[in-house]
Amino acid sequence: MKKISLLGATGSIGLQTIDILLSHPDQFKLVAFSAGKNIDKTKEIINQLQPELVSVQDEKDAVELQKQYPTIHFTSGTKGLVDVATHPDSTVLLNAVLGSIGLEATLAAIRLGKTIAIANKETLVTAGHIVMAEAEKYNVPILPVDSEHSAVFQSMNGENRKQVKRIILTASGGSFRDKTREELSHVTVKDALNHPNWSMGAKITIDSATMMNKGLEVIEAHVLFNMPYDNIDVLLHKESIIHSLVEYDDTSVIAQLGTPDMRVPIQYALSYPDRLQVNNSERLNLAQIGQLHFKEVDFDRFRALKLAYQAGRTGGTILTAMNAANEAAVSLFLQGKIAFLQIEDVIENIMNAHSNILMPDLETILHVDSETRKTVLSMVK
Ligand SMILES: NC(=O)C1=CN([C@@H]2O[C@H](COP(=O)(O)OP(=O)(O)OC[C@H]3O[C@@H](n4cnc5c(N)ncnc54)[C@H](OP(=O)(O)O)[C@@H]3O)[C@@H](O)[C@H]2O)C=CC1
Ligand SMILES: CC(=O)[C@@H](O)[C@H](O)COP(=O)(O)O
Ligand SMILES: [Mn+2]
Repeated sequence: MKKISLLGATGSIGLQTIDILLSHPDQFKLVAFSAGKNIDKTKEIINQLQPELVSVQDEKDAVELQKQYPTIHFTSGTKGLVDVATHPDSTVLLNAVLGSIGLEATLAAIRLGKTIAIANKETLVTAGHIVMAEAEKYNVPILPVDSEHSAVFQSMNGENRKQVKRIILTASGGSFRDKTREELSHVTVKDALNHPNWSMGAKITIDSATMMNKGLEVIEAHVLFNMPYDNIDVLLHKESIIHSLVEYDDTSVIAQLGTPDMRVPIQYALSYPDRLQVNNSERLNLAQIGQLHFKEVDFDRFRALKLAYQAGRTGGTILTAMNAANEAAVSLFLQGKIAFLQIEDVIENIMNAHSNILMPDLETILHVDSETRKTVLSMVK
């Protein structure tokens, strides 16, 4: 029985994780979880899985919940994320919280030797060098949940990683993949939230539409698999059936395929190295699909992806600045305060003005993160 701490339980990845835990009560036990502001879902999860510890974003919600559930321990805020991640009974942390707020909790869990299943890509983008160094020091596996990275990980199983020539990340192209840049100036939040293949949280759906999601994933792949940026490619593949590919020295290419269902990579990170049944997941029928499509990426059309490669190749605090600028800009777009194309403008302006520091420590990263968010807010006022 694996005992799980789960960050971001009320989100898209979080709820799919709950579904997995409910379908395999003999394999997994949820001991602690965090939620943000969705208290109805929080109560539902408590009733379904009876954890020992729950964290919510606001202290007042924790106080209220404590009165209703006296046998469960409630906590809140960023300290609450750390409390969940470090619960003494859990051996695995599944981090599915949104944004770089997940960083300190991840580091705390690593330092206690817990296995990390990571969906929270912003943590790896903002401080990948620290996370991976700590994981090595404490001999902790970092298992990818992101579909592309799970595909890469699966395509490397049993292979000699020194013989990997290239990682090829597939990209759907997002909600606006068939639009020109001119057409992008008129798009709405509602249009942007309409991803062609995946049902996901709002922020990642917007990231997918700007292709910053793929940019974050390029950096995530560099961090997780220690691969130079020149050996990480992005390939447009509109069906999201091939989740990513790995090319080897002998020209062989190994890929992982499947219908787009995030429960598959989430569960694999939890059950690894075993594979379990995924309830009601559609089996892949290539004959029925008939054709798969591939296209080269146009970096002028998808400017955010170009900026992410640039930040990745530079390294240092520019990664934190880029990520925080993106998080802040996407939030402003979702609130209707900036236009879609301004997301890229904000990121580019922040990157151009940034004084870079290489190999930053945690304190520097947290400082750059919060200062960047303030700067972005001041830019739109
Ligand atoms: N969705 C997907 O299919 C995929 C997602 N990912 C990555 O996984 C992560 C989660 O994505 P997704 O599930 O879509 O996101 P959602 O927005 O659906 O969920 C985010 C979760 O984080 C919680 N949360 C948000 N802000 C805070 C905060 N300040 N303090 C505490 N909790 C907070 C939310 O709580 P509440 O809702 O209660 O307010 C919710 O539980 C992201 O890093 C994303 O890039 C990666 C691959 C695929
Ligand atoms: C499901 C998942 O892993 C997302 O990150 C997905 O990859 C988004 O799709 P695109 O970024 O390719 O549009
Ligand atoms: Mn992905």
